[in-house]
Amino acid sequence: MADRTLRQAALRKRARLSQDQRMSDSAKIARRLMEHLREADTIALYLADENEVDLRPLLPLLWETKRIAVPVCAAKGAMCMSELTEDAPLVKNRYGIEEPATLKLLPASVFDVIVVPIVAFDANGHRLGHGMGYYDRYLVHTTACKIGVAFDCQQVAQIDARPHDVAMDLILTPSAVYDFRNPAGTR
Ligand SMILES: Nc1nc2c(c(=O)[nH]1)N(C=O)[C@@H](CNc1ccc(C(=O)N[C@@H](CCC(=O)O)C(=O)O)cc1)CN2
Ligand SMILES: Nc1ncnc2c1ncn2[C@@H]1O[C@H](COP(=O)(O)OP(=O)(O)OP(=O)(O)O)[C@@H](O)[C@H]1O
Repeated sequence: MADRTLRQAALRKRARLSQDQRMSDSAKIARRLMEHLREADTIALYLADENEVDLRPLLPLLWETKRIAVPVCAAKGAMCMSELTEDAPLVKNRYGIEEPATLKLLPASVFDVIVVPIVAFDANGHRLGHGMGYYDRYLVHTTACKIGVAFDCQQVAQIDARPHDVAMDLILTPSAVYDFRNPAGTR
């Protein structure tokens, strides 16, 4: 199926989740994610829009011991990561997503883990984002562990791999952990 069709179907399904479901599913994903952040010092998260997996409740805990950054959209398709500190003022970008108002850029090489928002994914670890290539362009510059997060309803049968796709190391959903670092696949 065409990427655009898969993307739109997944976005529609995600938008239909109730607020309660979204919160409890996000909390399940957050619990799974914490297991993979123990060794990490510097982590890229993202600030969820109203429909995405929302990992903000983790921030107070993470700030105690870790350095956190979130994406900032630059020119078309280009993205950088800016440190997010407690009480830092936020502004909305052109997509209505919050970003730190004052930039404290961190280079891609410092991240131990990058948590990647997903629009649609398949059991082989292929993912679709919003189709702008922000993450695909960014992830080529890092050796960080790349952890995609999604609700179960965002899984589709198959996404054809494109040459510029950067594979996820893990995809976490409320009900499953897909570990692509291990060739044996899922559990
Ligand atoms: N929370 C969050 N931050 C992020 C991303 C993300 O997916 N989620 N990004 C990941 O790349 C980058 C921003 N990219 C984005 C690109 C398009 C749209 C968007 O909503 N576009 C259309 C909807 C069309 C569509 O998605 O098909 C819109 O504005 O309505 C949002 C983010 C960087 N920051
Ligand atoms: N590394 C790259 N260098 C140059 N162009 C790229 C790169 N990665 C992706 N692109 C371009 O970006 C556009 C969107 O790519 P794609 O459909 O794979 O985005 P996506 O994976 O859905 O989104 P994202 O990566 O933002 O989550 C395509 O036109 C693609 O050619």
